[in-house]
Amino acid sequence: MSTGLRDSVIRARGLGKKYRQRWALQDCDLDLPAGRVVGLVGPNGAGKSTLLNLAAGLLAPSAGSIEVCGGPSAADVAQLARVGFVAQDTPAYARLTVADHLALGRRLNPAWDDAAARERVARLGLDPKQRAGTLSGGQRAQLALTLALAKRPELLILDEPVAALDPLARREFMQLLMEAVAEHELSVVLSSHLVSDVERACDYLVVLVDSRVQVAGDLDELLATHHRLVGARRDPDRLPAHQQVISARHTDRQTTLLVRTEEPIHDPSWSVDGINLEDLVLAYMDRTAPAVRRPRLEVQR
Ligand SMILES: Nc1ncnc2c1ncn2[C@@H]1O[C@H](COP(=O)(O)OP(=O)(O)OP(=O)(O)O)[C@@H](O)[C@H]1O
Repeated sequence: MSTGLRDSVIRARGLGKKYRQRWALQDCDLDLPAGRVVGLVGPNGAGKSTLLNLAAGLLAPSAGSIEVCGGPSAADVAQLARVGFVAQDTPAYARLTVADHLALGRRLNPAWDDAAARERVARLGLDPKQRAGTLSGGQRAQLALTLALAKRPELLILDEPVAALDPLARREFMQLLMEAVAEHELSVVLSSHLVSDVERACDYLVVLVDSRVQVAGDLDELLATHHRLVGARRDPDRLPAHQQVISARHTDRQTTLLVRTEEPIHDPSWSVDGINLEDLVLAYMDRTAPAVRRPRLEVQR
């Protein structure tokens, strides 16, 4: 079945993962739409890798369930073939050459697109005879993406794929990804600390903080329904019921709120502004942050 016919590429219900006594992910309900590029954003330790590893079938849930491309993750070989996964540190077999990795991919994957893989390796300027262990971090990330794409997956999961890359390598990686998305019917979920990557590549956002999904939705819709209100100091509890306060800051005289609402804001005592992606993500991180903890989200341009 093509991704175009599916509503959700990832469907989680009450999903949770516990390591010893500590929940790394809890009460996660998600319906990630097919055919989109989903950005999963959150601070260190939020549970992003845990969620992506559950989706890739590398971890088993401690609670709830997760379905990927219409079936339980990693249920069988066919299901594994539907998902391409690039793990956080883009692991490769150090002693195998680039060409060996392609040969392995060919042998293991029924829908392997060898011509595309070889063409990409040539375009990236990778030497097929070079051992993966001697590639730079950026080259290894590109090789991992090439291998994942050559599987012709329905869903590509990328766990902080560009975290270790310099800005140029990061741009090249994201470009290759966006070309692949434009070329093939492909759903992508990528995690990142970098708002700029999400801004450039993603059209759907999930913010995960302290093991819980804080907000998930179409990026444009989220930006259109969140507003910054600035006005004379007042109690946020007195706002109309349809205005959900996401974050609030007060000085002696002034109150600044970030609110979510589908409805127009008529109160003339507020000055109302739109927000950008960075404001949105920081507001949801701020909501859960103890006063002493600063959000650790990188904003690189
Ligand atoms: N194998 C493990 N054993 C015990 N605790 C773990 C294990 N893996 C992850 N954790 C814990 O689970 C929580 C979530 O970790 P996870 O790696 O999913 O976060 P993350 O959002 O991907 O973080 P980062 O951005 O730093 O990669 C953290 O508190 C982490 O210490």
